[in-house]
Order: sequence, then C-alpha cells, then structure tokens
Amino acid sequence: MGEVDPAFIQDPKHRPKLSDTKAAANIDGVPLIDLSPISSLDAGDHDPRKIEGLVREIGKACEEWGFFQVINHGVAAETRRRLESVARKFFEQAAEEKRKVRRDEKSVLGYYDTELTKNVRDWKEVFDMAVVDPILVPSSPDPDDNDLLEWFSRWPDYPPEFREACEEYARETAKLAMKLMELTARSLGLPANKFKDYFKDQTSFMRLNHYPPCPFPHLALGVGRHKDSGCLTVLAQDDVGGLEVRRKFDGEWISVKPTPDAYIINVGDIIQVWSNDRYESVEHRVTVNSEKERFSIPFFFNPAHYTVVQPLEELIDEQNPPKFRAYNWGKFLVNRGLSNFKKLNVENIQTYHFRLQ
Ligand SMILES: O=C(O)CCC(=O)C(=O)O
Ligand SMILES: [Fe+2]
Repeated sequence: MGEVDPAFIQDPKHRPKLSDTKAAANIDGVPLIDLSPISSLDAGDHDPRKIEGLVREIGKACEEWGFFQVINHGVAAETRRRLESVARKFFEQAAEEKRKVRRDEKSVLGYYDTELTKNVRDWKEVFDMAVVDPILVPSSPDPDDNDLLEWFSRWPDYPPEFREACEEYARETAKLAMKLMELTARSLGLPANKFKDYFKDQTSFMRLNHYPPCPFPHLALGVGRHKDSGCLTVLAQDDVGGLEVRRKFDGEWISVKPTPDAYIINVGDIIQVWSNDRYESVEHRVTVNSEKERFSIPFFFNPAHYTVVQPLEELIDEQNPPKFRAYNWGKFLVNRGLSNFKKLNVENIQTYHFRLQ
C-alpha cells in the first residue's frame, strides 16, 4: 500500500479535515453511558428506577446521536485483550500468508484488503468471521431464487489461539448486544424481549480491522462515509482514534474519543426502519494517519436472513404512517456483500431505496 494509488483518493468534498475534528473532540462528543444498572440486575438488585433511568438515557442518545459509548458493559477486559493480541499477530504476517484465508465470491468471510465504500477503496485490511457459524443466507439477490447458501468462517493457522480468542469474544459480545437490544426495545415503549426471536438464526458477523499508516491521510479514508446496515454495532477501537460520526444537528464530523475498555454502540439501518425514523442510523467514517497503525473490532448484530424488515406495527398509526416498504434482510445482505467486491457506476443497495414518498 505504498504508492499514491488513485483508487484510494476521495472526492474533495469527502476528504477529512484532519485538524478540525481533533479540536471538535474536546467540545461535544457522543454520550457516555454507564451500564452498571444491568450488571446489578444480574446480581439480584431489582431497583426498577435504575433501569428506567438507563432506558431513558439510551433513548435520548439514539434520538440525538444514533451513537453512544458504554462502560461497565460486562465483557471481560481480558477477553478483549486476547482478541486484540491475536489480531495484531495475524495482520503482522506477510501478505501471502493472509491471502491463504482470503474471501471469495462463494463465502465472503475471511481476509481481504480491497474493500470499496461508495466505490472508493478503503485504506485498510480486514478479517471477517461468523458470530454463529455458518451464516445462512440466500444464494443470490434474485427475489425468485429460493436457494440458500452457508457462509463458513475460515480460520488461519497462525496464531494458533486465533479461533478460540475470536469465538470467546463473539459469545460475550453477543450477550451484550442482546442486552442493548432489550434496552432499545424498552426505550421505544416495547416489551424488553420484542426483538429476541429475530436473532434465532442470526446473520451477525464480526470484523477485525487493521488500518496501516497512510502516507496521504488528507486524501484517503480508512473507511469511507457509510451507515451500518444491520440492527446494532458494538465496536471496540484502540487508543489511536480516527472514527468520526456525522453529528445530527449540524452535519459536522465529530471524532469519537478513545475511552479505555469502552464500546461504541451505533444504531443500524434496521432499527431506523423498525422505529420508522425515530432512531436514525448515522453516517460515520474512519480517518487514517501517517504515523500510527490502528486496530478496531466491529461486531455487527444482524437478524435471520428471512427477516422482513419494515416499520413495527406498534410504532405506526394514522399520524405516523410507515415511511419504508418491507424488504427481505437476507437478499439485502447478499446484494451488499457482492457489491463490495467490484467498482460500480452507481451506489450499492441502501435502505433509502425502500423509502416511501
Ligand atoms: O474502525 C472503526 O472505528 C469503524 C469501522 C466501521 O465503521 C465499520 O467497519 O463499519
Ligand atoms: Fe461502520
């Protein structure tokens, strides 16, 4: 990734303003939420007021930002550090070693370093794996094709503890994601277990991101601006920084300050559709820098492939009619998964394509 390859160059209007966002980080950032009320609930303390306060905080963060950070979330620091350590060892290897577990068009899981976001190449390399292996998906985006396909995780030989570290982290993070879905349901006035059944045959996946130092950080992005298409993302970032969120009230790019051991949570497109726009899936991107490499680990919490995504009946009425028409999640995911391989002349599939006028 040494030379200035035009494939990485962002359109001038999407290039990062590297100095401004640093300053903005000190002014107003995404909310920080303490999840200890749910851990005390697990410990037998059933004070409803603590949970109600937390539910309100989450609802407010989802409405105002679509993003928040959580602390006291219950995922062991050791589990996260083990995963961070194997990720570092894996990416340190020579390109030909990593390419042995390269993704292909049949199974999109594994290693790759040529992802496009909005048809511009990202300055990163990634490793994707299933949270529940294998991931069951439609075999093609064609609505008339009912065949299914399994996406299996591919495991590298090195480091030897790689698979176990990933699986342990995935199990723990899935529990946190489910608790966050319960809190989100309550914040929308729904029963806590409203979303549980959607995750029975979940298509969740986890990604290890490595952003090498970039000689032209003012021209490229680690990940171009995008929204996450699933329900919810639980993201671990290291202490380097670079994630920027588009602030809802003024459209400014605001950096998310690294907070040790915290997770960054964001609402995905499916929650936006379910809530009929009450909670928006917010654009974000990743800047790179010329000196430091950066690692991050997003966990994308996604429902079963057969989920029909549409505004929830409980949240629509005559005053608030549905703003989206229904779509099939599996077809959407497969369509998106394939398009990230090739440069297209148009934007790939997006939820706004399902917006009703
Ligand atoms: O690396 C990050 O901080 C965020 C990555 C991201 O937004 C994504 O992979 O969807
Ligand atoms: Fe993202």
